[in-house]
Amino acid sequence: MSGLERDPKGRKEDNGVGSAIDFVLSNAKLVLGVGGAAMLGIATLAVKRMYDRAVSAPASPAKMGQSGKRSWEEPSWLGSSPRLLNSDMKTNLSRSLQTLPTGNSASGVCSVGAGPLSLGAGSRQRASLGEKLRCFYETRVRIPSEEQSGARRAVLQICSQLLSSLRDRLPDAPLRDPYPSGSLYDDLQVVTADHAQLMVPLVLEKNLWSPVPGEETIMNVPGFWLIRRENQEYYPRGTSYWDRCVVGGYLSPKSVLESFERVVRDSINWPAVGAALDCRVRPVVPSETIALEVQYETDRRLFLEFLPLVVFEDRVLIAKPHRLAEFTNVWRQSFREAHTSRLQRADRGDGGCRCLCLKLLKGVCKVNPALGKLDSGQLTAAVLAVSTRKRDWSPDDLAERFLLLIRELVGWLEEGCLPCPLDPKVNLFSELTPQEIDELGYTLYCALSEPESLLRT
Ligand SMILES: Nc1ncnc2c1ncn2[C@@H]1O[C@H](COP(=O)(O)OP(=O)(O)O)[C@@H](O)[C@H]1O
Repeated sequence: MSGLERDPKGRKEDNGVGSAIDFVLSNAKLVLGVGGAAMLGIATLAVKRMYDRAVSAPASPAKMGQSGKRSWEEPSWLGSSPRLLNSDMKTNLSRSLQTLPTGNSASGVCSVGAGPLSLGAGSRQRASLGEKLRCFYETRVRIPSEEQSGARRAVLQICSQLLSSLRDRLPDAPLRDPYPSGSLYDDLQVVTADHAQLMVPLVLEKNLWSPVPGEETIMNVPGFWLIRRENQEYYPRGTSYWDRCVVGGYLSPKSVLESFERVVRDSINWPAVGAALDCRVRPVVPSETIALEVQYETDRRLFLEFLPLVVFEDRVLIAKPHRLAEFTNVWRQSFREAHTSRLQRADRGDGGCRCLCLKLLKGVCKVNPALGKLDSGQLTAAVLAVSTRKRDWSPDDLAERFLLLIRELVGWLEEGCLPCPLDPKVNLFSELTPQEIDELGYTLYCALSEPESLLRT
């Protein structure tokens, strides 16, 4: 690398190669396109780590202290990347490094809202990031309470309509009372109040059904379950109402969804219902699950997802398909309620900012298309995992915790594995493709040197 070779001490100030690499990472997208840039980004982590080790050699901490830089970019968090630079990438990278400007890199300047400003000491950086995060929260993430209550009202109206239709059309179906659920009801929805779930619990006879963990099946999918029909010799097919949804000896979530779909999509006159409720309702087609789009004000609409579920002991299994088509007929274990209530309890205990951090991350992922593949289940698990290690979540530490979370997420993405806090054998990244993981890792890695970039939308 030319920057390193030119330096007689073999080491440069932080505005040298480290920033140069940040600069390459930030600009690679323009040159290589998203896919190429993601590959380059992750591959470059190895180079970056070598450089980080060089600058954090004994002489450097003092320099770092003076300049205030790198305080939120310690090298130790970077694990060893299994991905290697191929020769094309090496050429691209070294060419890019040779043509870099030598002064301050893009990472030395931040400019959200009021024009660019030079970064000072680490604490000042964090203080100003804290302010920007709060401003982003107020202006983009937080949903006004009247918008939330309007959406909840619309959900309730549609739900009560849906319930009476279900009772009419499927009078024998053993169901518990359906209930609305989701972030709209936990004050964890962000940006717009635009979706909710209607949970529909099936009642299964205890001696006729048993859950089989996904890792004990040929599919080997921890976090997913099969529901096996038992005792057919004593209780032949047809004994249970849900036998009609059995495929190959197992209760099929797909078949359960299809039987509700016929009611929800085909036998309810939604235009008439909409007219009576002064809104517009239409089933969403095509859709993997059953969903209704409800326009309840001229400029407000929401999606209502119809989600059958089964409870075994305290385990909730939902009929939300695995992303990979080959895993049909598996029920997804829902960690949502358990994870969410843990976070909320921890915040109530110490007045912490865990849920605020979660909402900020959710907001950032919702407004940045490159991060759209990170869902709230993964983000909630991330906050929970960090929360069990870090005790102090005082609101004054918001920026520090937010950065730590991004750093940890980069680490998990680099490993391709985010263990579920309640069941570590479940990898919450298992449904992402390697390319999606690379792109997410790349985007968050770039954000480490310029976190404000995530808030510029
Ligand atoms: N118990 C549950 N209640 C509601 N949604 C659940 C539940 N378990 C899993 N989900 C799924 O979690 C997804 C995320 O929903 P939600 O918590 O509302 O977060 P977000 O605001 O990010 O959408 C939903 O699409 C839903 O399918």
